[in-house]
Amino acid sequence: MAICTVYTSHSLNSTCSIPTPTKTYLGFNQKQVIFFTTSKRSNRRGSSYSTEISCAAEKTVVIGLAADSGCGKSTFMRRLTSVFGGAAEPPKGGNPDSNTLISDTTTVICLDDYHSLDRTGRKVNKVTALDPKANDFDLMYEQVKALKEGIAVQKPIYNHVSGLLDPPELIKPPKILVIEGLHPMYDARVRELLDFSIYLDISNEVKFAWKIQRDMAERGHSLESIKASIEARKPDFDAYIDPQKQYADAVIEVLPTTLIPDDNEGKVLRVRLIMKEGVKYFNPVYLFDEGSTISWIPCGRKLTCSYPGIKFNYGPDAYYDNEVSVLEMDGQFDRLDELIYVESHLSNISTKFYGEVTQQMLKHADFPGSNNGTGLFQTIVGLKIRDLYEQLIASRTGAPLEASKVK
Ligand SMILES: Nc1ncnc2c1ncn2[C@@H]1O[C@H](COP(=O)(O)OP(=O)(O)OP(=O)(O)O)[C@@H](O)[C@H]1O
Ligand SMILES: O=C(CO)[C@H](O)[C@H](O)COP(=O)(O)O
Repeated sequence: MAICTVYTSHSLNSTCSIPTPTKTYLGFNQKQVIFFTTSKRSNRRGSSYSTEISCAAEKTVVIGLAADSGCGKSTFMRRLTSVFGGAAEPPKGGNPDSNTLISDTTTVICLDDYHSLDRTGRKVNKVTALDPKANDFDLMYEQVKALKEGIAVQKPIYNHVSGLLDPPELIKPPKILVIEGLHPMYDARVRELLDFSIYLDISNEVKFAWKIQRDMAERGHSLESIKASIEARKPDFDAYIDPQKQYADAVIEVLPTTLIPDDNEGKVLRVRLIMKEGVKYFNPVYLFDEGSTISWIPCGRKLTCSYPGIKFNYGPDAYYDNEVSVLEMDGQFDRLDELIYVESHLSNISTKFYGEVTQQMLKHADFPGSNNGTGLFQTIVGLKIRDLYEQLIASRTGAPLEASKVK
C-alpha cells in the first residue's frame, strides 16, 4: 500500500504544465492510475506538450550520466540496461531518429533532445551545443520532475541526422529513468532530482585516440577535422561540462597508462573509479580491506598478464571537497574469463551471485573497453545502480530486501 495523490483539473499557466494535487488518499494499490488528464502549453518553438497523469506512488528513480560526446555513454548504457535484463530499443513505431532507448525497467533519454537551438541556429548564434544558451533547462527540469512524479511527458527530439528539432515523442514514467548527455548535473534544479549521478571523465589524450578510432576509421573524417572539432569544443567543455564532475556520486576517470613510459598510443588505459562516501544506498567498492591503502599486481599464477601487466590501487582520497574511495586499474586483461580472480578479491560489488561481474563482461566481450578498467568499472557501477534502485524501492514500500546478495 502506498500514498497516492489525486490530481483534478487545473488552470494552466505559462510556466508549468503540472497540475496541482488536491487530495491525498492512503491505501491505493501502487500501480493504480487514479486520474488521467491532458494539459497543453506552448514552448518557445511553438509545439505543444501534453501531460498524462498517473499515480505518483511508485516514483521513478532518476540516474544522471554526464560526459562529452564520444566518451562512451552509449556503451555504458548498453552495459547498464543489460544488468537489468531485456533489450533496450527505441520507442516502437516512433521517430526512427529517436535518441531514446526503452527496456522493461529502464528508459534512457538523451539530453541532446533539450537543445533549444538546432544546428543552423547554433551556427547563426555562434554557439556550440555545450553552451547552456543552446539548451532548454527549464523544459528539462519540468519534464524530468514530471517523470519522477509518475507523469508522462511529450519530450522533444533533436535529430542528429538532420540537425533539426523534430516533433515530440511520448515518454512514460519508467522504473528507472537515465538522463544521459552533456548537462545532467549542470542545472541545480535537475541535479536535485537525481538519485545517483555518474561522470565519465575521459582525459584529452584518450578522447583524441577514441575520436580518431571512431570518426576516422568508421566515419571517414580527417585527422585535421577531428583535431579542429576537439579544439573548438574545448573552451565550452571546460566551462560547462567538466565542472559537473564535482557533483557526481561516481566518476570513471580514464587516463593513459603509467605502466608504459611515455606511452602516446592511448590503447592501454589507467582507469579510476572515484566513489563518493556517505551517499545513501551506495556503499563504495573496496579491494581487500575497506579504507586501507592497497597496491596489488595480480599477475601471479591465476591471471595471465602480458606486457605491460596489470596493477590495481585502492584507497581513501579527497575529490573536490568530498571524501571518496578510489579503485584504480592500470593495464588490460589477456583473458576475460580469468577476471573472476580479480572479482573474487573485490567487495561491495552488489552482485547477486558469485561471478556476476565476470559473466556480464564475458557477455559483452565485444563492447569497447571490455578488456580493461572502463568495462570493469562500468559493469560494477551498473550493478551498484541496480542495488541502489532495489534499496530505494524497498525503503519506499517497506518491503524487506531479498537476501540473495553475495557481496
Ligand atoms: N571503453 C572504451 N575503450 C575504447 N574505446 C571506447 C571506449 N568507449 C568508447 N570508445 C570509443 O568511443 C566511441 C564512442 O563511444 P560511445 O558511442 O559509447 O560514446 P557516446 O558518448 O555515446 O558518443 P556520442 O555522444 O557521440 O554518441 C566508440 O565507438 C569507441 O570507438
Ligand atoms: O555534443 C553533442 C552531444 O552528443 C553534439 O555535438 C550535439 O548534440 C550536436 O549534435 P550534431 O553534431 O549532430 O548537430
